[in-house]
Amino acid sequence: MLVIRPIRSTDFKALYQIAEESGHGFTSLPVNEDLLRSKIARVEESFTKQIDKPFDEGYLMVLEDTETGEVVGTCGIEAAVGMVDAFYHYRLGTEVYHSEQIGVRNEVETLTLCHDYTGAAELCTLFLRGHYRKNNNGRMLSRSRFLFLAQHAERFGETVIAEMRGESDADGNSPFYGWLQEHFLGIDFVQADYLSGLSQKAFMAEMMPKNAVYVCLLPKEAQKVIGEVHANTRPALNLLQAEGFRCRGYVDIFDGGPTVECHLHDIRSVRESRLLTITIGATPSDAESYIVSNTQLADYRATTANLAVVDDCDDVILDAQTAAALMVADGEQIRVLPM
Ligand SMILES: CC(C)(COP(=O)(O)OP(=O)(O)OC[C@H]1O[C@@H](n2cnc3c(N)ncnc32)[C@H](O)[C@@H]1OP(=O)(O)O)[C@@H](O)C(=O)NCCC(=O)NCCSC(=O)CCC(=O)O
Ligand SMILES: NC(=[NH2+])NCCC[C@H](N)C(=O)O
Repeated sequence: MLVIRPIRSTDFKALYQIAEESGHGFTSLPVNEDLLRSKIARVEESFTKQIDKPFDEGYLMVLEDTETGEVVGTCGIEAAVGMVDAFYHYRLGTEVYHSEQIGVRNEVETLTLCHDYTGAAELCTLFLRGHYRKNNNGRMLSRSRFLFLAQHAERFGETVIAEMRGESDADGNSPFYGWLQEHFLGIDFVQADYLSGLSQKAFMAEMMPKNAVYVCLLPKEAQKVIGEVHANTRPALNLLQAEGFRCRGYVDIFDGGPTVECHLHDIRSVRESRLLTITIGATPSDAESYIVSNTQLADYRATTANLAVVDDCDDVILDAQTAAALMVADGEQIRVLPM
């Protein structure tokens, strides 16, 4: 059975391996032992913390194959970004130049550095190991987070964003980044992205261009990838677009990848998820596939189950094996979402 649960310190090795496998531009998992260990410690603290409002908590979960004990994927939600450091974006804007005198009108696009998403919750760190990319596993991993958001909404910023990995090649060359490296930052994309992942962002404030940048003056290869995602990230983007996430003109400052956003309570799966009270028993023959979770925080669990959910009825039958995996007893509630 595949079960999603909060990450713990014993998962370090698996997380390190996933950091290596996920490659360049997967900013939130830099291949750095100290950073990954402190990330896990921060998550363990977040899952048990009493909070008044979201601050800097991180909720990183792993997908475990309970037959082998192997960790085969990750998914994360940050409570509120940019609260302890600065959270940068480029905002795409338009300037219009018009002269009746000479009969010319031009619209030019600009990129302006901003911190507009400060305080937003962030979906991040979605990764599934290659041989598990089948049977809707990626879908369940990504969407399970909406059950958690629905259940614990008060722990998250009201706007939910996701930074989608932009284009770069296997050697870590980003077509967008070239002009920044040449004229401003000096260091290469892999290093800039790595420092960003370590939250060592002082160099950004010091070295990023201080004025807006005219898109038409950038190299053609950089212009072409603004708002484009890495090929491996297309499934992740597709899943979020189906939930109502849209790009509103914000892109990554290094690789030009799009950031998508949606109001927490407008996310389709947040709206469609339901709380049901369980009776443990045999699965009815007319059951359909659902993503299911318990309502816990530190003991959060999510998986898939076959359920016969009836529209006006708040009760449902859950098989004993799934109930055990979710750590729920007869008469307790689960949150469900059609697969
Ligand atoms: C993202 C996942 C976990 C998704 O798993 P799978 O690849 O198995 O997903 P899938 O079920 O095959 O596809 C999910 C949906 O995308 C569609 N799909 C598949 N390939 C597509 C393509 N090339 N273009 C457009 N859509 C595509 C499928 O039809 C399906 O839609 P239907 O369900 O409608 O049929 C995986 O691809 C992965 O680990 N990728 C590498 C890591 C990565 O780049 N992660 C995202 C980084 S960005 C990030 O982490 C922030 C975003 C976030 O956290 O959510
Ligand atoms: N444009 C980017 N490289 N953004 C970061 C993308 C990766 C992903 N959001 C993560 O959690 O790491």
